[in-house]
Amino acid sequence: METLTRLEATIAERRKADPKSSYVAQLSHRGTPVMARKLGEEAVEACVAALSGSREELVGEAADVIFHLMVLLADKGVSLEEVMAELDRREGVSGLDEKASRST
Ligand SMILES: N=c1c2ncn([C@@H]3O[C@H](COP(=O)(O)OP(=O)(O)OP(=O)(O)O)[C@@H](O)[C@H]3O)c2ncn1[C@@H]1O[C@H](COP(=O)(O)O)[C@@H](O)[C@H]1O
Repeated sequence: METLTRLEATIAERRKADPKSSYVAQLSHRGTPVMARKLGEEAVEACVAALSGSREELVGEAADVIFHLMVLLADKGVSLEEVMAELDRREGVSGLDEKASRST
């Protein structure tokens, strides 16, 4: 968690940096659709790594997914705290109950 909190702060800071020197600023400059597309691509790469890659490749792709998700969340003004609160809320609900309540 400490790592993600630190990454969230770094992303918030780097969004304002010069796109020439910062990948986060570059993504921010390119806009939400590009960030969303990058996240989708990284998610697919993680799936491919899980199905046919090495453990090391999966770890790398998982890190890419988390990083690009956090860049997108920052862009949309959604904090890590909000996402964690949602996960905490679900802890109190059985997975099957949660699924049933969503499909009604
Ligand atoms: N965790 C990451 C991280 N993971 C991946 N990447 C970058 O994500 C990019 C993904 O590579 P791709 O090959 O998919 O993308 P590409 O083809 O180069 O570019 P696209 O045109 O597809 O966007 C690479 O340029 C990686 O360097 C990251 N860039 C930055 N961070 C973190 O963000 C912090 C701030 O980075 P800067 O904004 O660059 O200072 C860093 O200190 C890190 O903690």
